Amino acid sequence: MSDKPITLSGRALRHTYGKDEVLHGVDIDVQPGEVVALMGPSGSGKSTLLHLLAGLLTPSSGEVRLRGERIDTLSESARADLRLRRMGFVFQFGDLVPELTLVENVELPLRLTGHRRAAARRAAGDLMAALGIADVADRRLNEVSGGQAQRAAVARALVHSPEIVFADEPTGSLDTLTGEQVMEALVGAARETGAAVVLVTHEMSVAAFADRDLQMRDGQIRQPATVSPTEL
Ligand SMILES: Nc1ncnc2c1ncn2[C@@H]1O[C@H](COP(=O)(O)OP(=O)(O)OP(=O)(O)O)[C@@H](O)[C@H]1O
Repeated sequence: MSDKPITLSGRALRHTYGKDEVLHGVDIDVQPGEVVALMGPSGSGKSTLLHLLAGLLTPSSGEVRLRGERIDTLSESARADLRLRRMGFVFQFGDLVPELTLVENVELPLRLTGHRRAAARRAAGDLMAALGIADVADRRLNEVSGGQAQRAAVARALVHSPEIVFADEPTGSLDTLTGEQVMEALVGAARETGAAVVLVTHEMSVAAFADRDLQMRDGQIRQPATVSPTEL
């Protein structure tokens, strides 16, 4: 058994919007370097769970721990700082800053945490080369393809070697082949840096890149079906 602490854990997580409880006590553990896919029907609570685990939302009850430390009880500014330094994010439409070039977008997490321009530029350039987008590093969002933009979003999520990356439908805006290339980039770069990944997806071809998939339904994680010994 690994003696490394669990990267992320959620315990008995509940979440309520107004009067409606949409998560009804979810437990989840993510091991170091593990890639976990959250699947399930629309409205089952996948994005809400992802936002709770990333500290973007506060649970109504339950606990979220990053490497054993409670994060759901931290102040908003402490959680924002933790997201900047220890987490990475990839969303469906990348969320790149259109006024900046791709390489300026990718180096942003390093620049915002005080790294010098030259070192940040070098790290961003190396990662973009590994992801096959070095040739478009100086272009802006409106001058690149959706797949190139999304690979830049992957590079930005990993450039500061976070412990965990959260990806909400990271391939949702792409065709199947391009989506698979983006997933290869995401999982490959995460394996390289040792980051764990939690991703939300509707697509089996995307979930196939994960080490494990969890099926959500009606605000809960469905337990995997077990086969009783008499059925074997
Ligand atoms: N800001 C909000 N205010 C009120 N209700 C919300 C809000 N966000 C989500 N919900 C509701 O919470 C439930 C879970 O939504 P959530 O977005 O987590 O599901 P999901 O599984 O990610 O869905 P999808 O696959 O469609 O993105 C849904 O019933 C949704 O309508």
